[in-house]
Amino acid sequence: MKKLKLALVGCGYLSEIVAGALDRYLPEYELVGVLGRNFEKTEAFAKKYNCKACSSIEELLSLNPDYTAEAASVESVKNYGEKILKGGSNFVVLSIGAFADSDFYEQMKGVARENEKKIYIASGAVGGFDVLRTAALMSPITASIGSQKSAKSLKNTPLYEEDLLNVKGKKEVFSGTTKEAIKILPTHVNVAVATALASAGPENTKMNIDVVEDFVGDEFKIEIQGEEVSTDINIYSKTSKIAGWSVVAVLRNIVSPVVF
Ligand SMILES: NC(=O)C1=CN([C@@H]2O[C@H](COP(=O)(O)OP(=O)(O)OC[C@H]3O[C@@H](n4cnc5c(N)ncnc54)[C@H](O)[C@@H]3O)[C@@H](O)[C@H]2O)C=CC1
Ligand SMILES: O=C([O-])CC(=O)C(=O)O
Repeated sequence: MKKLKLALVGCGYLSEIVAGALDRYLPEYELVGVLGRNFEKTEAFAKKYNCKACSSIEELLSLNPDYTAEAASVESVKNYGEKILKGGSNFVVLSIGAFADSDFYEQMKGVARENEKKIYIASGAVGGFDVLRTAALMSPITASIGSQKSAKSLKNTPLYEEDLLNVKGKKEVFSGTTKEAIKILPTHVNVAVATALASAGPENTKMNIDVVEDFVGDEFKIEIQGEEVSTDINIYSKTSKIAGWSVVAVLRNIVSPVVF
């Protein structure tokens, strides 16, 4: 059987999960190459998973991947997205925050169509996009996503203040739209933009973030209200591993006789 060629953008925590799941869960794929920001780390990753270490998107695309899975950054999606689709590869995306920019999102959809390629939005650390998309078809909906985090997880972000380490109970640290949230936290709220794209859109989907005392992991609460359908979805995850596994699930769906 001829295998599908898979390339990875990013050689960090989440890409390790995807590469590590290949033998057991994705036998239909062959990992051909990886692109990271730091070439030494990229080489170590490539050696471990027996693929080519690439130092540019052009070099990665010269391997003719059928699928390119990104677990890198919003910036990488913006910089490489169009090249990946034009280079003949489908694109599985985790840094979905890039699509909060509606001009970029429309542009990418157009390029995918012209090149007969697909962009797959991984469910990441949340889910339920099926019911959100269905409800949004049936009537106008309102949508929101709430996030509970530890103070520590916000370190090195503009929302962090030393005092948050002493919060009793919980404290709201952000309230706004998902589009505003991803500008401030490009590596923390990609899930919120994905939720918004599947429901009321990044400018109309509200987000709030609470810091919670002694909290470990992430909890998201997605709520929508339509004329006939309302949902309330809670997803707790102890670590962000779920996001890497959601890419594995997308890649499995692509080759499965049954599609969820
Ligand atoms: N949708 C979701 O649920 C989630 C999405 N994410 C996204 O996935 C990304 C990766 O997460 P982790 O693996 O935990 O991060 P990590 O920091 O462990 O790895 C990131 C990797 O991407 C590479 N990278 C970043 N920008 C790049 C660029 N422009 N070109 C080439 N390589 C680049 C880095 O060199 C590194 O190898 C996050 O930055 C975030 O945007 C993360 C968690 C959940
Ligand atoms: O907190 C999480 O695991 C979700 C996340 O990083 C993101 O959406 O970018």
